Amino acid sequence: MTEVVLQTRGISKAFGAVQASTEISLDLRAGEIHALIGPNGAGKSTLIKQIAGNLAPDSGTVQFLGRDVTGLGTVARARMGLGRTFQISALAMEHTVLQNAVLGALGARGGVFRFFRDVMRNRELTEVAMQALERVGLQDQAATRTAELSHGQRRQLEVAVALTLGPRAFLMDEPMAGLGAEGSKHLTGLLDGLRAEAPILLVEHDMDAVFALADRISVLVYGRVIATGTGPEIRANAEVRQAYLGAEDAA
Ligand SMILES: Nc1ncnc2c1ncn2[C@@H]1O[C@H](COP(=O)(O)OP(=O)(O)OP(=O)(O)O)[C@@H](O)[C@H]1O
Repeated sequence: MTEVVLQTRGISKAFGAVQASTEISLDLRAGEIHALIGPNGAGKSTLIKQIAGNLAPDSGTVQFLGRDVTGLGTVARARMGLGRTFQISALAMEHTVLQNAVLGALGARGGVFRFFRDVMRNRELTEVAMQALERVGLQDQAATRTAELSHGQRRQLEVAVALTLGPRAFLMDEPMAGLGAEGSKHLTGLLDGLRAEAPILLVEHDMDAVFALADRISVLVYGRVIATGTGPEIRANAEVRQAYLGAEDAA
């Protein structure tokens, strides 16, 4: 049986009268990209936040690497190897590309440094950071100020920062947002190669990227998973077409 790396069981979350998650049970298996799609406001970000530990579910559990992590915060989950990229960039724009990657490596490992320059002199951290930059193809930009990167390069850097954890799983919230065709293609290739290293739970509105990449797709509508399956299964699903894809086709 395929190893389940990350799993939610019956997760529910309400904001006042809005039921943002209803009994959501899904799993992320070794080696896969599992995409989470659904209309605006369906509850995708809310689910990611509960898996990452930013938001506590009202009920249900999150299991990571066979352990119940529902009571753990984001830092503890990250240190276990839950890597994440964000919908809105969390990079330090005035720092260089390498400094951002080193800060990621430091965050993952902990360690006490009085001065930032001491962090940058730490051989282990800089090596981990450089390796991550090489993986995403940003090694030549290591000394560039992050603010000078293109939007697509910033997305690559976010993946590199997540890679410094040595992640066992990735959560990615709309990595393709704002990228042009060329940038999306490049990032699609990068994610395609990453899945063997750590499976990816991918929230994405770019349907071309989703159907090109995803081994499985779950469709969220009004806080409920209405279907999970392969790309062809999801395309053929009548309920999905009516609730979501049909509406996109018509648009
Ligand atoms: N902190 C909050 N307080 C109140 N309501 C919230 C909060 N966060 C989300 N919601 C509501 O929960 C529902 C799900 O929102 P969520 O952002 O998870 O959807 P989404 O699928 O990620 O949307 P999008 O595709 O637009 O990013 C929405 O109705 C939203 O207004």
